[in-house]
Amino acid sequence: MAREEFLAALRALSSRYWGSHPFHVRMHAGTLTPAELRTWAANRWYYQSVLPRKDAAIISNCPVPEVRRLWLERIVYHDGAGDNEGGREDWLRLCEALGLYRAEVLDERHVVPAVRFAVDAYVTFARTQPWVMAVASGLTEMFAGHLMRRRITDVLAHYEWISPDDLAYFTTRVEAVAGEGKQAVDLVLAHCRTRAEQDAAVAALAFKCDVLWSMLSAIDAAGAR
Ligand SMILES: O=C(O)c1cc(C(=O)O)c2c(n1)C(=O)C(=O)c1cc(C(=O)O)[nH]c1-2
Repeated sequence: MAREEFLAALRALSSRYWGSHPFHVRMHAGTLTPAELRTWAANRWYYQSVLPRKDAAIISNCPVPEVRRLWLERIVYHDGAGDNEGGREDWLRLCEALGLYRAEVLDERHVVPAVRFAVDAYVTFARTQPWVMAVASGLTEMFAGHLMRRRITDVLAHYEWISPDDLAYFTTRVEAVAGEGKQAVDLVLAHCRTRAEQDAAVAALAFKCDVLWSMLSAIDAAGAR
């Protein structure tokens, strides 16, 4: 495929992205209960907590020094440069603002089996596939910026007990995600040259859309816990 056609095939997967999942639709409409929001935050914690291990798997499979150097920043972003910093910490603060104790998030007691299964599948994918396919699977980040901006606006509009400070994870993340998405798409376009590689990259992104969708379906089914 020519560059534009390949890019269009990747972007076309936005229709499979979790932005349109019924649980997100309800979140944006303001109809989730506080308990449902806690279920969401405690389960998504599992995703947040494994992202650095997924990124470390990409680094471990990648022979290109420049890519490894770039990718390292993602690990530091989530884990922070020191204790009590980084995306991981911001997510825990969101959990606390929603009424969860840090300990009950960290011990994963609220994580439902299908969320664990879906998230673990993402890490296994990054460990076992060529590094560029794992990068392609992360291209859901291309679609995330728009959704996060909407989420910040709609959550603050509908849930008056949630403050802008509580959403620091998203307000900080929304800045980073556009740059990361661009970086990742450039790598995929540069390193997937054959039709077979391009098709595999599109399939990798479809797989990741399914990971996210499955997570949210499991969270939706878990309801208020
Ligand atoms: O809030 C969201 O809707 C959303 C979506 C995604 C995504 O689409 O993968 C990520 C994030 N957030 C996010 O915060 C994040 O750090 C992140 C990392 C990755 C990835 O696959 O490496 N996706 C996402």
